[in-house]
Amino acid sequence: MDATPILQLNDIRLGYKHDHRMKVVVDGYTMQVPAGEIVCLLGPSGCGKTTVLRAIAGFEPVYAGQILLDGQVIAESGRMLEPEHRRIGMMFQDYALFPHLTIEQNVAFGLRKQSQQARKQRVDELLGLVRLSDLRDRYPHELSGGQQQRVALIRSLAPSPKLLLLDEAFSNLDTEIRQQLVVEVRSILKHSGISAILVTHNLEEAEAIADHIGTMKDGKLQGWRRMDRASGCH
Ligand SMILES: Nc1ncnc2c1ncn2[C@@H]1O[C@H](COP(=O)(O)OP(=O)(O)OP(=O)(O)O)[C@@H](O)[C@H]1O
Repeated sequence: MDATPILQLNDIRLGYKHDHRMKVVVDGYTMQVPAGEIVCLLGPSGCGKTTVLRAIAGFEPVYAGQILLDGQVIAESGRMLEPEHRRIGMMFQDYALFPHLTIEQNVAFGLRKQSQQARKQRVDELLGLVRLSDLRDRYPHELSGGQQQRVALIRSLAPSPKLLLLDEAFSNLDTEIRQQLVVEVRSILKHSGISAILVTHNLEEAEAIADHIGTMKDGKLQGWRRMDRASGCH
């Protein structure tokens, strides 16, 4: 990985404190995400994948080492930048769309500070990207699982994050829809130049979406594989 990194994890330690005792989950963990590239963390249940993503998002503290986003330190021991100030988007397995808001309102949610016109333009563009413009006035329960996941994706992309985190984002979907959506998400991320980290236990999914696959075991990175993609496959 030799391009300029959008994200750097330098020798970080993560864990959980209970009753003043610390359970270390990840230690001496170092990785980089090159700008515009998609990295996948693959590994068995309990190896620490979600903990790493949660620390990058700002939901778990870093007990040693540093996390840098676009060259700026966003977390180190005793210091964390709030999640809402990190410009990191997130998309998780359970969609987490707001049930009482329409599709359009869900997508616009992170754009409240923008003018009405700018917001409308961005929402129109994103709905068009995933071909859901006709369903803008529906509520989440009126959409299929695959459609809901597309809405969750564009909602997380709406504020133009520097990095998108996807935690088992496709696990709830049928195989066929999952395969289609993975290809579509890769194309959207590449088209918008957004870097991403995806966590999964599914090798096929990792190979379909990632530029680099990191294999994790017991809180450690075992190694990296660069996917060889012919040009035009993006
Ligand atoms: N809030 C918590 N308190 C204590 N231990 C936790 C907590 N959350 C996770 N752990 C432990 O940390 C370890 C890593 O969990 P993590 O969820 O990061 O793994 P994972 O690789 O994402 O697993 P999965 O694929 O099942 O989601 C596990 O041993 C887990 O039991």
